[in-house]
Amino acid sequence: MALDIVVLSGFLGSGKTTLLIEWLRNYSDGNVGVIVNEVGDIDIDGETVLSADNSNPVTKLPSGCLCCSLRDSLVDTIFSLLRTQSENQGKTLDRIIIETSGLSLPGPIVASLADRELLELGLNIHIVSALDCVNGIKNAQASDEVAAQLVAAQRIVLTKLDRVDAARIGQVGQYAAAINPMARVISEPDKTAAVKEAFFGGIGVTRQNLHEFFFFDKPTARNPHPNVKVYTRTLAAPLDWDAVARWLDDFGFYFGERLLRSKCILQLAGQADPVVMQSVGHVYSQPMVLKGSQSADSQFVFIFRDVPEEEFETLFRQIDAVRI
Ligand SMILES: Nc1nc2c(ncn2[C@@H]2O[C@H](COP(=O)(O)OP(=O)(O)OP(=O)(O)O)[C@@H](O)[C@H]2O)c(=O)[nH]1
Repeated sequence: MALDIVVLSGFLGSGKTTLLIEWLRNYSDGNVGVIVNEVGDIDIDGETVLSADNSNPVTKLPSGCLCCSLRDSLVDTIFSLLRTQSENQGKTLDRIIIETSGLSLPGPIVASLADRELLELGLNIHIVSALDCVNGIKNAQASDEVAAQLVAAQRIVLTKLDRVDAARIGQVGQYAAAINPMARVISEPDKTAAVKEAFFGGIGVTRQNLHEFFFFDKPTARNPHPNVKVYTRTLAAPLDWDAVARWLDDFGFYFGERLLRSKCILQLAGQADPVVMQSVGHVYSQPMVLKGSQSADSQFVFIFRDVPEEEFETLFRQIDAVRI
């Protein structure tokens, strides 16, 4: 049985706890573990979630940031939640939601989930980011952490829609699509419907959701962030698998933490179906064969922080060596 892990991110006060409580109240049945992390010493969020919902086990992580000091504690906490639940109630958790502190970077958190024992359980990782319609753009412009949270997300949920007008909601939605063209932007005033879409949507890629996977809606806001840039490329020639896997490793290693997110559909020599590789930060997930895809070209989307296009282009061009 696979374990779904939802990493719920978003800036301080963006509405993460509100979304989490809404989801727990409507869609959980004692089968969800919740991990709450705050940077400061006072864990208001953990207390709020506990008081709103007592049917699911909630664990409050000690003070500190999940992406910096608490990475080992996270894996221990997940195992301890899984053990406690099955010992006490005989139920198995099928989903764990991690509410990160407003300043955590998703990349290192996902990297710390790449624990051998944990991976053996079969993980589905979902990254959901809350974007507040009142202050969200300002916060993302000012903070690289917030921008990284949006870039890593598969789902960006707009919050506080009731506090702004329709034009503003449209503007924030366009901003989200521009900073992360791969995410689905959920702009839904009904919170119950919004969390259903945000927390249940899987990240598996199929022929049917290929468009969503490469969500190339034409962004209307150009250069949405001063330091974050989205680069896309298409290649016609087939690639050699061993060589392209090495190239991706080197590419990720070179850019390190400046690589925030990537998705690649690779057309390989001698293979009818393309292979999908994706990373949050520079940690790549397992390759996945995309059955029945119509696409004939390899496609690449990379989102970086502080990488000028010339530098990206120089490194990307090294892929020429792995074309057949
Ligand atoms: N009007 C309105 N207020 C909201 C909405 N979502 C959240 N809030 C309010 O915004 C404040 C912050 O919401 P939280 O859900 O605690 O935000 P958070 O992201 O968990 O906050 P931190 O844990 O501090 O990072 C609270 O007062 C919420 O009641 C919304 O959709 N509309």
